[in-house]
Amino acid sequence: MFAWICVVFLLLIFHAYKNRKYYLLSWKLKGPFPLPIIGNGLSFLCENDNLLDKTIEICNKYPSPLRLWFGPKFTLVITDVTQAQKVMSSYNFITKDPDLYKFLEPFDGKGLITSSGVKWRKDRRLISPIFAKKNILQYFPTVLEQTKILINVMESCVDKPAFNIEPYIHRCAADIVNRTFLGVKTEAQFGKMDRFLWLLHRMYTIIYARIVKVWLQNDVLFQFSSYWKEHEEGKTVILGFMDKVIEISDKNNQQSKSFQPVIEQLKSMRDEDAGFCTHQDLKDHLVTLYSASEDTVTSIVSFTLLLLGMHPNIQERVIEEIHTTIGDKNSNIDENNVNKLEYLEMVIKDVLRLFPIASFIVRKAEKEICLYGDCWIPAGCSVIVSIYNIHRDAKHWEKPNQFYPEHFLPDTVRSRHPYAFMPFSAGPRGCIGKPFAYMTMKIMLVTILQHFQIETDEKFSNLQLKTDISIRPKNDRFPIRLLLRK
Ligand code: HEM
Repeated sequence: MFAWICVVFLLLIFHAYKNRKYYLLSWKLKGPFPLPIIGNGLSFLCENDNLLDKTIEICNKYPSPLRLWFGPKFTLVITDVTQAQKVMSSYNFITKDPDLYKFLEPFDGKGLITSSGVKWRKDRRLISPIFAKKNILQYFPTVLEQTKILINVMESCVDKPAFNIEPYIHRCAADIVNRTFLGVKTEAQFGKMDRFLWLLHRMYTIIYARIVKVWLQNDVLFQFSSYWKEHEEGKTVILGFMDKVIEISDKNNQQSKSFQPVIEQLKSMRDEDAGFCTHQDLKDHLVTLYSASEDTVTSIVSFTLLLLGMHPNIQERVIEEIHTTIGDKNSNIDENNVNKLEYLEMVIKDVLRLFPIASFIVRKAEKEICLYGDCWIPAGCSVIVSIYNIHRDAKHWEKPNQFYPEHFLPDTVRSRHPYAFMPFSAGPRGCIGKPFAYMTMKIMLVTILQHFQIETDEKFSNLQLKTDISIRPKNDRFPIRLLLRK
């Protein structure tokens, strides 16, 4: 019996390997940590035009039947900024590679991140105004209110040994998103959503594991893996939560003019346009917006605090700016004074440069496209734009591997290629939540820094990174110490 089970298991592994779409390539891009690059059989790292020429030449030389079979499976890896601009800004490249993004679908459904084509165009056009700068200002007081709760919680950590700040920021971000996006008041900051947040975090790890580990791509083998149980529990708990939130919102049906959570705005569109946003659509959008927002904001705020602890002189400059522009902890940040914090914005941007949430982005060419000169990418070819490498390319950055907010001095920015910095992606499929992210990160950072001085024993040069959908420290820890700011 056991022997038969082993044979079936081996056959399944062989089947998965034979039908693999993506697997880990041995090629690693340059960087302080090995950035695994996924590829589907044939991938080409195009660090310079010569190599790219050669790739396209090979690609185009296939006799048509072979090219039909083989061509669409090519993946190009681009690290050149001009070529990246061509890809990111083109409407030919708005299709997400289904072989990769399908692993997100059991969780995110057909939300904005995973969908393509007509559905994506329509949904994006309708949802974009909700996240416009002017519209999200209504959430400012809620973000501030939740951040003040965070300050109270953090006070218990003052003068204590170093601790990991990330779970504190994560819980606060969850309460913010629950209130502003889903319209529900939660108490994640008092430990009431810890299992939910843990599962959410695990979902990213599991989805990334499926992208890079060939044996997990087969659905049957995946069910035998150690990830399966958590994956299913994650789906049940998180999607069940969204169902509940929609049910509560349908029951309440209360409309306030001054504060409209994202869910209510989506539902009002559903009423106006019967073709948009069924219950399933609404759930897909909510879970996509939820997972796209709280994890990203948490990661950047945590990295910023850690880096400020490592660089006390930069922290001093930020504090000086906050004191002269806003004042000490008794003075509140508001929509007007927050925009005057130019140095803080430079600091956040250099953190986003060093630790871009999406270290690479994968797109599929809908039609043949000319990359430059007479170099054509065939239709169906996948392209990986390596944002991480572009962000650390010495051609564009004075100190590519150091924390150096001066990279974002106005004159320096003007003289740099506009696509050398794209932490929010760029072009038609760029991040929809950029204004919300900046607003939330600034409110959190200013309020925390008004109250606490940050210290850490960690050294920037020892920081080791890993990717699991987003970039994180290898040990998943952001250890800092808090002192009351005098
Ligand atoms: C620091 C914070 C954030 C960073 C660095 C970030 C980064 C990104 C990046 C790189 C993409 C492109 C992903 C891809 O093409 O596969 C993206 C897309 C997206 N982001 Fe963000 N994001 C952040 C915060 C947010 C927030 C707060 C929201 C909530 C509204 C959000 C919603 C989205 C959505 C819906 C997309 C898909 C857009 C589309 O394809 O049409 N993001 N984000």
